[in-house]
Amino acid sequence: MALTIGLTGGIASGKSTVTKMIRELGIPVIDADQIARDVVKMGEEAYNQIIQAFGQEILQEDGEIDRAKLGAIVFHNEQERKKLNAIVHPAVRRRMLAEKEAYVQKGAKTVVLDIPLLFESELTHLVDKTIVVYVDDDVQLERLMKRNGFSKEEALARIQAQMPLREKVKKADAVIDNNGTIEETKQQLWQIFKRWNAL
Ligand SMILES: CC(C)(COP(=O)(O)OP(=O)(O)OC[C@H]1O[C@@H](n2cnc3c(N)ncnc32)[C@H](O)[C@@H]1O)[C@@H](O)C(=O)NCCC(=O)NCCS
Ligand SMILES: Nc1ncnc2c1ncn2[C@@H]1O[C@H](COP(=O)(O)OP(=O)(O)OP(=O)(O)O)[C@@H](O)[C@H]1O
Repeated sequence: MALTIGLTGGIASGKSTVTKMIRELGIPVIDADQIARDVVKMGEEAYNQIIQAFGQEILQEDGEIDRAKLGAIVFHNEQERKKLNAIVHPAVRRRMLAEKEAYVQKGAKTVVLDIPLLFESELTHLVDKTIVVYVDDDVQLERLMKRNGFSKEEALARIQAQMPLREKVKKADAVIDNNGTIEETKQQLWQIFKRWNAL
């Protein structure tokens, strides 16, 4: 039986940083954000549904979805966000499960699902264990503004579209504190994986 681990956290809390470390250990990671990008490309079913729901104005000149434009809509309006989620999430879930099954078939001992909205979308039944990558509020805001070039207002809108990180910490089987150095984060990850016999 393969061990399936759900990795989550807040926006810019360090999930991608941790998944890079996990891949370096030779453990496969399925990235929900990447799949969410793939399922809305031109020609996909969700692409057509998004145009029907949000109109042609959210397209770029090349016909692909303008993510910045769509983001500006959905991160400032919960109703619009729910509409987008209802289109994108079922497709993401299907593809994630298929990818996980393929890794299990190939004999993977551990598979990690990196799902930013693991708790918000109530997807914990898909995994055996959960890890939350945690940072303090001020560190999260600072890293998000720096990485994406967002204003404070834009960054806070995104942070507030998610369950507070502190609540996610309460729900997690294990927590990685990513306020410190990359090396300190790596040590915590190793300890958790050793404890769960995931390596
Ligand atoms: C709104 C979109 C177009 C903005 O795209 P953009 O390239 O700017 O951001 P990206 O997709 O890289 O997401 C960055 C982070 O935003 C957060 N986020 C994304 N979507 C949501 C959402 N619906 N609710 C809350 N947080 C979200 C996540 O922490 C994610 O890691 C895009 O995020 C999207 O299509 N979202 C809906 C699908 C979704 O929920 N994806 C997240 C995991 S399945
Ligand atoms: N321990 C750390 N020390 C300093 N900077 C860090 C640390 N961990 C992550 N960062 C930086 O913080 C930013 C956010 O990290 P990362 O991209 O891994 O977050 P994420 O949770 O994957 O974000 P998203 O939810 O948007 O996908 C990045 O610019 C990253 O380089």
